[in-house]
Amino acid sequence: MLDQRATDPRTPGTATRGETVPTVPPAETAADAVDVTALLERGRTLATPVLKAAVDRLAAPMDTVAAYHFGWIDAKGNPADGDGGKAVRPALAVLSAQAAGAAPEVGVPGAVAVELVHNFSLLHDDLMDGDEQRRHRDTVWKVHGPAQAILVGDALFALANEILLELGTVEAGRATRRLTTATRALIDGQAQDISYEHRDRVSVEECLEMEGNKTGALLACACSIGAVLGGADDFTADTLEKYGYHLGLAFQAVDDLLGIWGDPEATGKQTWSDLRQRKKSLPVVAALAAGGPASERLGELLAEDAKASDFENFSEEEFAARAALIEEAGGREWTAQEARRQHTIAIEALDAVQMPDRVRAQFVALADFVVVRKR
Ligand SMILES: CC(C)=CCC/C(C)=C/CC/C(C)=C/COP(=O)(O)OP(=O)(O)O
Repeated sequence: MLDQRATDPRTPGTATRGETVPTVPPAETAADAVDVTALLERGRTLATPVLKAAVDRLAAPMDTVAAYHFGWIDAKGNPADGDGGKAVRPALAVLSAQAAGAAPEVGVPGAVAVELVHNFSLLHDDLMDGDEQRRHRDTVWKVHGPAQAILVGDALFALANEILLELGTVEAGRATRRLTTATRALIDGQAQDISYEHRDRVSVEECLEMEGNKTGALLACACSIGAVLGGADDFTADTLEKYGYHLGLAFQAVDDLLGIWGDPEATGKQTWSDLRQRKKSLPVVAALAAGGPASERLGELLAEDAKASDFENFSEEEFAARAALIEEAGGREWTAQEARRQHTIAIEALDAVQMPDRVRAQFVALADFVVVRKR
């Protein structure tokens, strides 16, 4: 059995078979009074008008394609109130501006810029992975074709930089620098993720580095650029960036659990989405590293799968059998523990920054949400 507990301080897990995501440690639920739904809604409400104005700048048909992706219209072009995502990154950006002593509105350009980069990456990711469902509807490449998915993704990336640079301030320059660095990390992470699909073995350390790049970097950036726009010095921005990075690792660990055991009704994606992609996500690499009969059988099966010409036609039962082996080898429980461990590191990072108790409680509440979420 893979035993990282000898080298890290995480507490033994309490997740039981059948539990999708980890429970939050009681010591970290001091934010009970915070309404996370309202916090996420605030980020979305502040960011959406600016996001819509940015999308309106795109030439046709990219403006329409982007509006479909964000859920503002349906595939036929009729107005819609679709799932535009959880808006975790905008919530972090406006809260980070507050942590720096500014009004939440000051963080809005950062919130929008990060959300644009996030959505650029989703458009390209769905195309690369051949995913047909996101946010409970057909993906952009499926509805509008691969060329539009590539172009609109590229355009959103350009818009993100435009939105910040148009502010014309020193802070905006610092924020843009942080955004481009995070975007490069995101791209590195995606390259690592894709290359790992073709490898038999990936270490847990490699997987964590990849997930830190593809997910940690952008959540970290949401925090740091919100803080920078709010007037924070580099120490404060870097500290909030550390919170966001570990929050991102917790977020991705939960995403990996949902990618195998998530309920498609809640996630809005296909069943077994990560297994269908041969993803070396945390539950898989932890299970392969664990040793023992289930781990060895899983290794053999995945090696056979890598050569199978009919993999795309595998039945639900075949994916379920792989998921069961991952769980039996301990990969599910290990990943749930890792999410809790990263959640704790994120919250501890907040101690280095002076901020109003209420703002700190909101950061804690967002971290709690990240590890218990079902979508
Ligand atoms: C360059 C490139 C193609 C990079 C791709 C990187 C990539 C797809 C990383 C995954 C990040 C992630 C957890 C997305 C879901 O976020 P979420 O659950 O917050 O999504 P939501 O906005 O739909 O809620």
